[in-house]
Amino acid sequence: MTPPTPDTLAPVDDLTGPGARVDDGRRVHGARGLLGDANAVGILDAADVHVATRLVRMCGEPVSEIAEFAAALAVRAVRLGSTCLAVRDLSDIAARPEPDSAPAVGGAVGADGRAVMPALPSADELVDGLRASPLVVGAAGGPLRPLVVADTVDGPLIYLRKYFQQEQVIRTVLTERAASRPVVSAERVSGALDEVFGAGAGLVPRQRLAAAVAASRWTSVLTGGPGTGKTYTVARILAVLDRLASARLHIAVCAPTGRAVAQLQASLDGMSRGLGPDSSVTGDSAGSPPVHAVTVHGLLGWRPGSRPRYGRGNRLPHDVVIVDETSMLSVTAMSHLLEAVRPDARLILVGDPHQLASVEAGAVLADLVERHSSGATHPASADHPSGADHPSGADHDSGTALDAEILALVDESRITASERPRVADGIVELTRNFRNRDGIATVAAAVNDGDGDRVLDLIGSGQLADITLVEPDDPAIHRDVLAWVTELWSAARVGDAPTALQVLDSHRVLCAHRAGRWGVQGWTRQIVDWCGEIAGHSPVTIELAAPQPGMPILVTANDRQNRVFNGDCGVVIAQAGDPSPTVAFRRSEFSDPMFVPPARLAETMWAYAMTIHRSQGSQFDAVTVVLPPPDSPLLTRELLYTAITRAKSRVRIVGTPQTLRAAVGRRVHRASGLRSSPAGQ
Ligand SMILES: Nc1ncnc2c1ncn2[C@@H]1O[C@H](COP(=O)(O)OP(=O)(O)OP(=O)(O)O)[C@@H](O)[C@H]1O
Repeated sequence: MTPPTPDTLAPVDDLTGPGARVDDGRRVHGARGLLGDANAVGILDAADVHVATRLVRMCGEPVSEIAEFAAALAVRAVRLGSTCLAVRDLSDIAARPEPDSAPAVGGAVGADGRAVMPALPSADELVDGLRASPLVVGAAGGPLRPLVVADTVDGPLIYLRKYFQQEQVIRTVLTERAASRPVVSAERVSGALDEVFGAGAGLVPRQRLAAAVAASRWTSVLTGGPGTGKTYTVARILAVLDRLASARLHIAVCAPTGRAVAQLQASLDGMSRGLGPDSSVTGDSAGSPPVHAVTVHGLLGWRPGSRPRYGRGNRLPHDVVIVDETSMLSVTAMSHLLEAVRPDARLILVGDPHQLASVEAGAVLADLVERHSSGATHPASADHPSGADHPSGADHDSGTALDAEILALVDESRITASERPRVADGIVELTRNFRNRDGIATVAAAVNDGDGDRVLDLIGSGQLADITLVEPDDPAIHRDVLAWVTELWSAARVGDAPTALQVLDSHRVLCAHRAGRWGVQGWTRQIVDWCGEIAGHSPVTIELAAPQPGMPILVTANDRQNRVFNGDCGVVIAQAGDPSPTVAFRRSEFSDPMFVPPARLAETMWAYAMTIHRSQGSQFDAVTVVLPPPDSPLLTRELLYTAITRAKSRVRIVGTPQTLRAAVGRRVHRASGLRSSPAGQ
């Protein structure tokens, strides 16, 4: 079950609203009562109905219609990326069925032949009906209790038990880990920070603060947008921890996807060789110990369909576990990871909570960061931002001295009063951008703040040369795309892979949807047509026929053998003295090109345009972002933020002010209990 993504949605051209399409397999023939009616209007999908019906059948006892409906809503919530149904959202569900819902196939039908919205139970009826049901209290015939109602300060949450338990694990382990602190000498931490960052707060005090916080706590979180120095800081945190350790540290560095692992490894290797652009600034590399990045699944010994090898009874041996791209980690993966990390190992979660989240249920990083936005759930005060009022488990004096160092850094880093409770919980956000132009970072911040007026002012006023809003037929798109294809083709034709790869990353068309006129397919067709205007250019067809030099290639599935991963882009390159071309890839700006014969690449497509979802983890000099129509369910703040932050120097948004405002105003809504405290606490 996955939330809507470009691959699971109907083509955007088809999104003409409820009741517009014929039966598409989402309707369950013969589903009766509330389930059937809710299915007919598109509130419930076929999968929601089938799973709920099965749960009821397995219960072996009669279940009320309302309780069965609640079960289906809990299944639906997970399908859409939440871990639970927040009962207070019930009215929204009735107001907004899924937009690509099909017309009536069963259910009540109105005079116009369309399904009629059923009278839904009230929130109280739903919760009361479920609480009394065998689905929650269990049946006489067996211990199965597949649903949970949890009371929180934000109202009742209805869970499938598995997700409730996983959230409980996350909550419990994080609380246990926060109850004690590593024993460290404040003097040695200061010395190590000076050695690694130089004396004083340095160019970016928040990076030093993040390292001090990571040294002083078992769990810390490092957040920031692309190019804010997260990887740079991770390398330095490792160098600091290495200096504090009495023996060689056992370090694990992991990320949720194969591609994120490969990118992280390339960045860390580049930085440790001092090849990063920063080497001239710092004068040396971080001096961090060498590490080998792996996937979270690989680290946990977790194969599809089985339990992870490492867990509560068999902990990971590592002293330090670093997780990159944590925003892509599902609630299931996070709970397994937390159970496996030794209580006395440092865990450092790194990522950008504003980006699109995992395709599976949960947005744990955003939950952890945002639950402290109000500062309401944590007892730490602004005067004790390192959480010094927690039982430390360490010698108190060193804890206090380290707190003093952290407090000084908090001041120097201009940590705001509202951010302080987060720092107290080990969360540090990096804000200085080393890669994107200022205009892009300013608009990205306004998007994250949900400030549609400011976004439109900034873009519409023309004061930012690096970000513009244009119509789809703006001639500049045609001009820039053709210039890009021509340059790509010229370099690839003469076998100049480094130049071709540089050109490849200089521009990209990014779309929300895969199919349809506004999607990758429509734009690819358009660009392929335009290619015919380039004199002497080999003809290009939309079908992936024989690859010609200059064609950009997108890998669409992980391929460990060839060391390419879903989302990697390469370019077809001519080879001197060989009639067959090859495909060049480059992992990072610091690494050498890697070549793979096209015949060995099984799952690929043209990369003239790609989805914003797939572009996560990549950056280009310039991007053209094609916004979908305002009623597309993919049009959200997170999508817009992810798209515009893919660009280092220039963003062109194809859309209207209305669409842009709609995107800024709509957040991906993922209900989760991790943001809410249990009722009565
Ligand atoms: N304090 C610093 N001094 C000099 N250069 C820095 C500093 N911090 C970061 N950089 C440089 O900024 C660039 C971006 O840093 P880095 O790759 O660590 O960012 P990131 O947040 O991990 O980005 P992404 O999320 O895209 O991977 C790199 O070239 C890095 O070397």
